[in-house]
Amino acid sequence: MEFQFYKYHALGNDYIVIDPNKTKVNLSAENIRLICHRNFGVGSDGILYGPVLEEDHTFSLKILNPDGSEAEKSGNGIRMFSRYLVDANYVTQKEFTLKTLGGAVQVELLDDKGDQIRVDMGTVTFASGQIPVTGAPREVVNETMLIHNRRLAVTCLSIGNPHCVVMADEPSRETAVELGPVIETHPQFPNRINVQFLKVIDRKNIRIEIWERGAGYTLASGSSSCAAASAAYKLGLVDNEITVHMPGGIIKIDIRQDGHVFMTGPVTPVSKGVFADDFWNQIRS
Ligand SMILES: N[C@@H](CCC[C@H](N)C(=O)O)C(=O)O
Repeated sequence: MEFQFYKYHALGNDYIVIDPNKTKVNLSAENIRLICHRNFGVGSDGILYGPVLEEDHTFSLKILNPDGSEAEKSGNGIRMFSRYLVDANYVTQKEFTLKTLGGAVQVELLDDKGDQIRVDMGTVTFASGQIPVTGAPREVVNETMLIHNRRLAVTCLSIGNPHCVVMADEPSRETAVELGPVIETHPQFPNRINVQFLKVIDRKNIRIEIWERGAGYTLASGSSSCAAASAAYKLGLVDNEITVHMPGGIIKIDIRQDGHVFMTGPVTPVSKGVFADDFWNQIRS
């Protein structure tokens, strides 16, 4: 019996797809951490587990962070998983619905293979109770947080998963690695939070550095792109069509009049593999 996996990346944000219809595995937190480990495992920014066929004939997926936690949504993950559905012949149509813990999303393939994919990621909320952020019920827009003796201007929101967008004069990997984990685990955020350091370049372009909840520093993030663009839009700093520049490349965001956030970006297949028997024996069933 072979235990297969597939690997994809989206702008350097890499995921392993494990298909339960081909490979049965107990994805305990310990097993997830081992599979995603960059030295002791295959190595990735997370696992996409699916597809599971729902009663209404749509597919669902589970999004797992490399620390073993489950994420409600992942923009890049949704695009990579959509590409897997095409590659594995689960879908033949160009538009379909995918279900995640953070809500259903509409996927549109912009070419035959799914090299470029547009996703209606749904709407955002800045309401503290829904992100969640502690304290009085309010919209968490342009608040001040004191972190490492620095006064940070932050805007928080949920697009299914939670985000804290920090205004930065010059976003850098160093800042993300220094402040990201402190903000991710700050007591204000009971479910922890994804963090973006944002610089507005002009009304159509922004630049971000990312610290992901449960994953750490990543080269790109789809939901972070939606979050940073939505925060900048809410603050009146950008128009509704925004290009998000990240170390791994660019994602285009389009905020429609009805509030839906559309994300367009690439997917690259990397490999199809088989877990070695010795490795598989370490995976606890
Ligand atoms: N890389 C993702 C985000 C993955 C989930 C995140 N770590 C969380 O815990 O919410 C993306 O492209 O959106």
